[in-house]
Amino acid sequence: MAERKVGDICGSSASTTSDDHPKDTLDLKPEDGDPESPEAQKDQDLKSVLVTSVLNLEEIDVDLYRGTHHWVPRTQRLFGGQIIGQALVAAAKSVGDNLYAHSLHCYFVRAGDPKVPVLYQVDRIRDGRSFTVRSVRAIQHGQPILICQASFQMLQPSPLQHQFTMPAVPPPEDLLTAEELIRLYLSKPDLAEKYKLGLNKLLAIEVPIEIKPVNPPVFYKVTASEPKNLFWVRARGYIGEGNMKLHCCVAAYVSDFALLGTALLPYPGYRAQFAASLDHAMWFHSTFRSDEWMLYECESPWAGGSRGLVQGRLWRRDGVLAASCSQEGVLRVKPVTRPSKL
Ligand SMILES: CCCCCC(=O)SCCNC(=O)CCNC(=O)[C@H](O)C(C)(C)COP(=O)(O)OP(=O)(O)OC[C@H]1O[C@@H](n2cnc3c(N)ncnc32)[C@H](O)[C@@H]1OP(=O)(O)O
Repeated sequence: MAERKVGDICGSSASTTSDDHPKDTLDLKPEDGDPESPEAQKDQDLKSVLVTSVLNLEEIDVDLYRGTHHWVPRTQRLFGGQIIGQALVAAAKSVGDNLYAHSLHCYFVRAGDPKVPVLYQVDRIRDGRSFTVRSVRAIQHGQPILICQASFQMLQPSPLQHQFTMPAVPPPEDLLTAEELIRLYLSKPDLAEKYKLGLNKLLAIEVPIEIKPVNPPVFYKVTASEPKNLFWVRARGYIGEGNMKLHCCVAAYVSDFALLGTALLPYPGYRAQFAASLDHAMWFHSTFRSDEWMLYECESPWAGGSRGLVQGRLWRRDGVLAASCSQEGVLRVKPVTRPSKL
């Protein structure tokens, strides 16, 4: 598959400036303009696998694309965030540079099969004066696994602007990554053998996202907590200024990671026997860089009927609210059996 520049993956480009109104720029060019330079090659080597692989769809025909997989959860169901991100890439392909993704709504209707690629069939629902809507079916074995609607809007500034205040948390520089935390636990001399296997399996997972929990979990210590969680997150590797639509696709991928688990936090006496996202909705509020640290604030306002509702807010480091998401998932649990103390 030919290596593509960041700018053309979503078919348009807009700089991800820190102000609220991205300016149209040409497709991404290596900083010094010489694609063979050591700096450009370094960027190419460090470019996020999300850009070079996961979100780099192959065009099969008009409005028909094919996506491949990079990381698959232990459930061996395709990661929901991958399917959402790839669907948004497909939707954006036929949307002009002057339009920006502002929302998407998806249903996961069948489990994704990691053994075969995913086809994305795009339906150009409407190209309005200010808003453009695309509908995408992610298809495997001739059946939809995801149905997604995405909407794009021209920039239309307004005097109506407000947002919540970003939670006050330590900066990412003061926190450890998930991998560093696992290595720290593995270094404990009194760690039971049975825990080492699980932790080493976690270390082996090549998730293309870096995560720094604000309140690091104490592995294998079961305490109930409020259904709220905070992480610093960013795509692994370099994405660069480039294309705001691409950063939205990466944020869609990131938004589904570790979100549903928020609903399980108050129930340490139970573990998920069957858990899967049923739907996912996302709203994009301002420009941001998905390859820079962003604070992911997760909470679950409700759970019941074998389902959990979880909501997330992605904050830029400067306190600007970048994106919001909501998701309901099926949560079938069973009591955790612990070895008797006797
Ligand atoms: C790491 C981050 C992960 C983040 C979350 C994700 O990405 S999850 C990935 C994205 N989301 C998805 O893949 C969900 C896609 N949608 C679906 O798969 C389907 O719509 C659905 C399973 C939710 C609902 O379909 P159905 O109504 O036909 O299925 P149903 O609910 O009856 O059964 C589904 C599975 O649950 C099991 N099941 C049924 N009742 C159960 C119960 N009381 N206790 C335990 N398990 C039960 C069944 O055996 C079956 O397992 P078997 O299926 O083994 O027979």
